[in-house]
Amino acid sequence: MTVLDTTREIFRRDQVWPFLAPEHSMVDVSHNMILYVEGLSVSFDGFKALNDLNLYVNDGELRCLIGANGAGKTTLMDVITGKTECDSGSVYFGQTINLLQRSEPEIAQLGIGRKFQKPSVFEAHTVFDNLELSLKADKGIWYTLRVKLNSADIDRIDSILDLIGLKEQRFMLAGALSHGQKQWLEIGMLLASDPRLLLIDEPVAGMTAQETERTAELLTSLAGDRTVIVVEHDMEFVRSIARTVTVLHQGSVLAEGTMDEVQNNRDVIEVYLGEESADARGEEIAAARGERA
Ligand SMILES: Nc1ncnc2c1ncn2[C@@H]1O[C@H](COP(=O)(O)OP(=O)(O)OP(=O)(O)O)[C@@H](O)[C@H]1O
Repeated sequence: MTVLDTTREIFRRDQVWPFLAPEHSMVDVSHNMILYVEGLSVSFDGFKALNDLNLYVNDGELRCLIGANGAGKTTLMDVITGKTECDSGSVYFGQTINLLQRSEPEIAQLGIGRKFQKPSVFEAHTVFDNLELSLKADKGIWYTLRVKLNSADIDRIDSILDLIGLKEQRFMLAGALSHGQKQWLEIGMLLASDPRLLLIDEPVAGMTAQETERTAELLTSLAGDRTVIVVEHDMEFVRSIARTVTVLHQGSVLAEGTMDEVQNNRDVIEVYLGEESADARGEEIAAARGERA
């Protein structure tokens, strides 16, 4: 290679120098696995919210996490994102990154984005501005304060608007969007930082049937390039998007497989029917008490 070729190679427009590459582009997924959770236990005042939990998620997968209230879904998300410390176990992002040694901001920086159930967009700003703020925030404080968007940034925002279906609403105030549109905007804001792994909590709660359908399409389209873990109670929605479903119960994995497999799983049936009949018994007791009162 001549000196000229070498110089050209170094200054190629699409060249990303290793020392400038974002850390999340370095996640080692050589075994096709992006998340390893092993033997994870978390307790609150002696109560085990997670109990020796094991979970493995493939790179590019769309995984649904289901389970009754209190099964441990949120606690698991909290440990993965560095919000809650565990008692024991290990959580690895790819082959090499030990998430338990990282702080919450570091984990976000590594490319793990989280969306909570309630949308939190900047209502007094336009849809475009919300995405611009997220894009700049990802690039750091100096970028936020000084830099105007370059054409690559504007293209990126346009492609996100396209993906989340809000192209026509780009100059609309976020506060004027419907509930579903706010949820999509927030997903778009997460996408601005180009995450490798997205954790999404109850995305369709409160959505219309049409919005739910659109959300299913959106999440399905996000998987592949990224890995998406969705926590959801709406079983119809889960059925419409999930290839693999993990069922949590009392802080452990009760079953895993396709929706049909978990619905026909004996342990799942026992637990759910058990809970349903306990609920029914509770209602009967309450009704009996009401009659006597
Ligand atoms: N900070 C905390 N202090 C004490 N107990 C907690 C705390 N966080 C969670 N728990 C308990 O841990 C258990 C698991 O809670 P978690 O929120 O992870 O369940 P979940 O599956 O997300 O439930 P839901 O579907 O209702 O959100 C529950 O019994 C909950 O009361």
